Amino acid sequence: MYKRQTIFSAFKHAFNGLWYFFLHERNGKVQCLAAAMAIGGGWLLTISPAQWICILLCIGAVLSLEMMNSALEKLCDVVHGDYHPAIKIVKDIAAGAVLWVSVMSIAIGCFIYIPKIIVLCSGN
Ligand SMILES: Nc1ncnc2c1ncn2[C@@H]1O[C@H](COP(=O)(O)OP(=O)(O)OP(=O)(O)O)[C@@H](O)[C@H]1O
Repeated sequence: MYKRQTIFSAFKHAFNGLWYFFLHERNGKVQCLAAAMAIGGGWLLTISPAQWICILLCIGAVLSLEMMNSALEKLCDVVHGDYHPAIKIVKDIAAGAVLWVSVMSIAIGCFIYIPKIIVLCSGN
């Protein structure tokens, strides 16, 4: 039987998951780069604390949903390696969730960064 884990091993397993995601998943690398760009942009454009909270929440939401999507894909591949219409629906909905939160995050990013860029370009 599986032994109940300690707090320490729970963290270790969670960090293993993070490490695997950023190292082996293509989308993990792409979204990590996007997150770094958003943080760099926020720093360069000196966004307000409230705007930082919005940006960090968006980064957190996109990355964690993408992790759940990757985990679900792996599980689906183990449960049913061949084509199955139900697997298609599960994978498509999970991918749709990532797309949805990504589009919302891009919209929030535009609301925050574009006015700052306009002010910067107009020299005020
Ligand atoms: N076993 C399956 N049965 C039915 N459709 C599948 C199956 N595996 C994948 N698909 C279809 O192919 C799409 C891509 O699935 P795949 O597992 O290759 O994800 P992926 O390309 O690695 O996605 P991501 O870019 O999010 O990592 C799914 O959204 C689904 O429509």
